[in-house]
Amino acid sequence: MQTGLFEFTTGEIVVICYIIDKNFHICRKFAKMSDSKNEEFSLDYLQKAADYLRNQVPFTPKLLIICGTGLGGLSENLQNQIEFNYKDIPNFPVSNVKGHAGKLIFGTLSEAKIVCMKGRFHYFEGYSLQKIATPIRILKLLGVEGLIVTNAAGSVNEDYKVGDIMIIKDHVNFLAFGGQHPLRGPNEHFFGERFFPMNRAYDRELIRIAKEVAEKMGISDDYHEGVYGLYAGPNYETVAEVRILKMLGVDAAGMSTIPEVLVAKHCGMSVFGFSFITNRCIHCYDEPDEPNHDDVLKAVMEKSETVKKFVANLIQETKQRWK
Ligand SMILES: O=P(O)(O)O[C@H]1O[C@H](CO)[C@@H](O)[C@H]1O
Ligand SMILES: Nc1nc2[nH]cnc2c(=O)[nH]1
Repeated sequence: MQTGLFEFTTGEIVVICYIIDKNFHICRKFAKMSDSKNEEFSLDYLQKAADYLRNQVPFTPKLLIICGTGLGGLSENLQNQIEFNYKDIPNFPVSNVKGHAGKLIFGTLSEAKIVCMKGRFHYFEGYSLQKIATPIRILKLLGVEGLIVTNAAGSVNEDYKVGDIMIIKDHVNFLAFGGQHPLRGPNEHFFGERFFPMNRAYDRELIRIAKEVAEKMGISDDYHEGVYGLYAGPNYETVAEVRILKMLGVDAAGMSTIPEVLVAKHCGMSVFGFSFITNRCIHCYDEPDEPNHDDVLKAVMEKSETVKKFVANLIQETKQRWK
């Protein structure tokens, strides 16, 4: 058969049609996969966890605190605690990192109604960015309006020292530069708009109050306001990577926080965050020091009382918002 430039036999046409048809099906399959609604991030799926918790907690939590590595002690501030293991909550992820207990704790502090995540989820554990952020949506369904997010981080800024607190004024989401985002995929309008701003992501009023709290506590030499950068991990940065982070304006590097903040902002929560500086990022090939997770945990333990007090005082000063 003559078809324009080419001549085909009937047999060849059958083979070509077969290949086109097969490719069409494969393409459709991929299109379906990337277009498919992420069921585990959908309202229906998350409602199950929210219903389970709502049936057992006699108040509406207004503030969520996510405890970073070793910072689980922040939940000790709470009175009238009601505790759940992540593994017992339907459709809730489980955490696998040392220093993250895997418990959800409800309670009150200075009349504020709080829920504390003692243990978070990380991208390096193999979770999708959406799975990492599912607790935010579940707790939004329960009534949460504000987020205090904490983490352990290495200092890129050479003026910072181990034991300092860095109030997060902004972040750099290195994963987003590669097109990875917890909100990629169809937008769940129930939670928020498709496109949303992040230039005022970290609540300026909460930052102002937190700085006042730190001043009153007499730790003005031990806190900073800076930029958090998400490096996926699980390795700590190479020297060249630390130098790049510095050039790009990052003050502290960690492996968490940003997925939760993005999803919290998308669903309209106020966000306050801080990094606890557990180690210095190494800028120089001659330095014999190497960061390691045991030292990260040790650094947090040494200052845990100060950090607990800082959070308790911040809640005391802002309690009207979380009643
Ligand atoms: O961000 P959090 O969970 O506080 O922990 C930080 O500390 C761990 C590395 O020591 C990593 O998990 C990093 O993200
Ligand atoms: N990426 C990163 N995460 C950390 N978490 C605690 N310390 C560090 C660090 O130095 N780098």
